[in-house]
Amino acid sequence: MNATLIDGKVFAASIREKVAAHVARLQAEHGLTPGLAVVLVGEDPASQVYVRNKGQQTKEVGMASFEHRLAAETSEADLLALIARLNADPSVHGILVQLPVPDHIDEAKVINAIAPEKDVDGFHISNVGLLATGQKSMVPCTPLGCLLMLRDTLGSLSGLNAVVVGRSNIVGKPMAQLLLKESCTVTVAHSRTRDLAGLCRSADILVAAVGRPQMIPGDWVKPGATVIDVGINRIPAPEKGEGKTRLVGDVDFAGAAEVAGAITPVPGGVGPMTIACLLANTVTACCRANDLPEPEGLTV
Ligand SMILES: NC(=O)C1=CN([C@@H]2O[C@H](COP(=O)(O)OP(=O)(O)OC[C@H]3O[C@@H](n4cnc5c(N)ncnc54)[C@H](OP(=O)(O)O)[C@@H]3O)[C@@H](O)[C@H]2O)C=CC1
Ligand SMILES: Nc1nc(=O)c2c([nH]1)NC[C@@H]1CN(c3ccc(C(=O)N[C@@H](CCC(=O)O)C(=O)O)cc3)C=[N+]21
Repeated sequence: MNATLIDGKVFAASIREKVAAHVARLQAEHGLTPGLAVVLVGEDPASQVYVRNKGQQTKEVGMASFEHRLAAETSEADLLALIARLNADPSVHGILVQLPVPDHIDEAKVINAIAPEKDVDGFHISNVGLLATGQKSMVPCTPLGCLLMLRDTLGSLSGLNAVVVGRSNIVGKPMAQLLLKESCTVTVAHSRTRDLAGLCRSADILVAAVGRPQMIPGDWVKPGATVIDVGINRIPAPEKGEGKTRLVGDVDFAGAAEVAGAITPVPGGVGPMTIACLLANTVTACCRANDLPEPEGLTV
């Protein structure tokens, strides 16, 4: 392996330390405890793991964690009523509804029912519009985590060619907005893109957010490029025993690490940063709600 490993676990721990310090100060000086409400509808096992990790880490940094686990058959009206209660609750500074929600619930309606200042995912149309026009907003956690790692690795991103593979509202599109804001020349690729290989080979920064295990081989990576692998894919791992699985990204890590200048692993890359940025956004939301100075270096 030639590339530098971008260690998301270590970076995320340093963010959590800063968050914890700010939380302690809010508590000591203002008697405030930032609170995060996480809503999970249904019983998707992967989602349950994330919700558990989020709840645990929220408490570890001294914030209040409110978990709402609703049955898969919960009606849209009941979910909207819960969101209205959380919007009105002054002890809740951040609200996250785990996606996807079951098919009978309109996802856009649910996201846009969250008070924008409590929308720590940054998915509300107000936050999307604010980010797109370069105004202060809540920044989506996964792209924020990716950007913090890119800045740490590269310093200035100005003028670099960035290719984002994937155009989802939760990763690809906001990632492209953040890179554009950093003055990268940004191309967003998707399932209809022609010559994806050639396009990827032009990237100084390659962000993969597709959801296809190891689809980007090493020979699509420009020598020296910085590769950010957002993908979280569970694949069979018979070498670990019958029925066992392991996590891999959207990039063939071993191949890409021979060519890239720096690369994030899966697990231990973007995932831990996403949760750390969620905590950071919650503290930021609490500060904004109380007209207090925000922690420095934890948003863009
Ligand atoms: N680490 C973390 O914190 C997080 C990780 N993830 C992971 O990131 C990955 C992407 O998530 P998400 O953005 O929600 O996924 P979506 O399924 O919403 O979007 C996937 C995107 O990839 C594109 N795509 C699909 N197949 C191809 C292909 N063959 N070639 C090029 N592009 C393709 C799709 O194109 P089209 O639009 O044309 O269909 C789409 O834009 C998943 O593995 C997910 O688990 C997600 C969120 C957070
Ligand atoms: N409203 C909403 N906001 C989200 O941010 C959101 C969501 N819904 N739905 C699902 C995706 C996925 N996601 C991850 C977060 C952390 C890890 C993570 O911590 N991963 C660890 C490994 C965890 C494990 O071992 O299973 C790692 O990559 O090292 C992964 C994935 C957030 N998402």
